[in-house]
Amino acid sequence: MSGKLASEYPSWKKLQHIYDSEKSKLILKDLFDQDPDRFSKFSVEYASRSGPDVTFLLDYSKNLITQPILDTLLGLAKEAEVETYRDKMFAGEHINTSEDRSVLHVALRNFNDFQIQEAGVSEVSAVLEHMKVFSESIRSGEWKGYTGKTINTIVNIGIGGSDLGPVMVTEALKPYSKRDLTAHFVSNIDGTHIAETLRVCDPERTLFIIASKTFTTQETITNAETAKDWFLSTAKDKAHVAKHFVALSTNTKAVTAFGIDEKNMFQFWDWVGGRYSLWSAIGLSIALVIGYDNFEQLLKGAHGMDKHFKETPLDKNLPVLLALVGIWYNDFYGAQTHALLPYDQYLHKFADYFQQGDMESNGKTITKGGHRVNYETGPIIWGAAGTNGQHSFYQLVHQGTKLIPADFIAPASTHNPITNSKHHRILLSNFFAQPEALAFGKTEEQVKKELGSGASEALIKSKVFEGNKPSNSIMFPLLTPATLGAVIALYEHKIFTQGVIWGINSFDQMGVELGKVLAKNILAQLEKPEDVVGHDSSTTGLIHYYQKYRKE
Ligand SMILES: O=P(O)(O)OC[C@H]1O[C@H](O)[C@@H](O)[C@@H](O)[C@@H]1O
Repeated sequence: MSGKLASEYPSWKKLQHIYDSEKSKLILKDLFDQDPDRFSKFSVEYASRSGPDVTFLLDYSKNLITQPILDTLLGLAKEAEVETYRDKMFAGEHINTSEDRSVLHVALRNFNDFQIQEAGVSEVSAVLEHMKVFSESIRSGEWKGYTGKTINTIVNIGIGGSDLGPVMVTEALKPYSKRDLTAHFVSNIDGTHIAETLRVCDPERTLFIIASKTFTTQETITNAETAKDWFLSTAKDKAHVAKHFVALSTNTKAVTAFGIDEKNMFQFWDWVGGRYSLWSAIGLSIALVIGYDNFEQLLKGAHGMDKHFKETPLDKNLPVLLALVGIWYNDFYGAQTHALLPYDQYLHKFADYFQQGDMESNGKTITKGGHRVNYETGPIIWGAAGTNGQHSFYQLVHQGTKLIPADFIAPASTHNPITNSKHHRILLSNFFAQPEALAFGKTEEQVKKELGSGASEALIKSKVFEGNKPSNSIMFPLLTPATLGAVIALYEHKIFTQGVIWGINSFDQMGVELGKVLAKNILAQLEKPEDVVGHDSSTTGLIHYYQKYRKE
């Protein structure tokens, strides 16, 4: 984040040299054979030092690293001043330089532990109290809709960071949810999304949560207006809006202009990035679904990881270790993607969430100093819950031509131990088997032995697994709110660390803005073919086709 080019650091050059000269010797099978203690050397058990007890195991021994490689990667983190920039973040310095803002999602889950000086930080606890009182009144049935009925449905209308966090967390923590409160999340501007949602809502019993940091996002405001029109078509009187619409935003003026009472607005601040906002008022839908106390556990679990990140030496610092092995593949092995593979159905939105978290943060080409990087920055993040992925894309991960580093994530115990935990044991055998198979593969000799004599050369070759595919494994006792908080914060700080090393600003999102501007221009031209000007022939042709066939 210093804005320097990472490739200029001495450790970067050393890593390149190590990669060029030692790559052929970095064979996982040999590394494990040579060192019986490899697992204990390259795994860490995290235990929270504050707040609720959280523990998990990070096993990074199945990576293509040796101690000297890790030491050099740690040297890179030192040279890039990861510790200095981490401390700047926690101190509230304006490390988001292009927007001249501090980056303080850590202040949202701080509970007066670290001293953080920034306007708004002292208001965090009052907003949490507001969320607590409000969520409890909805959940207890004390809050009534305009006809005196209780609320049984919430609809969060938001997009990007104002959608993905609440969706992921409410799915992940479903075992803690109030089952008679149904939550919907509407994000897409495609009218289908809101139309299909409203179809199953009762205006007398539905609460709309309009979630938008800026309160200017076209998708969210359009969906919110549609929801308000739908509500008023039954409720008639605008005064009833106050019972059914609340806003989560930094923009009081736009919220009141929309018709939402200021006392039904939950505030946050410009130092909360959209993709880091689930800890803020944007988490109201989470508090409603799982209850405020569980929401607080989520925050406290994350704070425990903040403390770990802030206070642990780099060589034992989990987010830093994840960041460094990621850089090793991304920048030296040329891996284009990174897969997140949770073996937990409740985490089925985890990869979607971190697509924004990682790719919007580190999908940058220009350093903070304004130079074009001459190396790769953020990876493409993707993934799906196990074992579904095994029956779709794992073929390519095992035997394709691409190197795909992956994180396997699983709980030791399940919230649904049905059939004496038979399902869970099968799930976990897959969780253990896949990284093993990826790392150690299957040799030609093994295949020959299995097939017996007479098998063709081609068949034998097609069944060989080269192995040597790296992965991390993360395992925790049970997916609780506090554990989830810690795991999300682990990845947030991993992303931060990589951004610092690459010298980029992980906290702006200029690339998202272009689409917004272009779409607005075109929207104004859609009426008549003769209005369609200033485009290439392909774009013009596509718009003309739409104009020919549209039915309105
Ligand atoms: O909450 P808002 O302001 O509606 O923004 C929603 C989203 O918009 C853009 O896509 C980006 O800026 C995201 O980071 C943000 O999360």
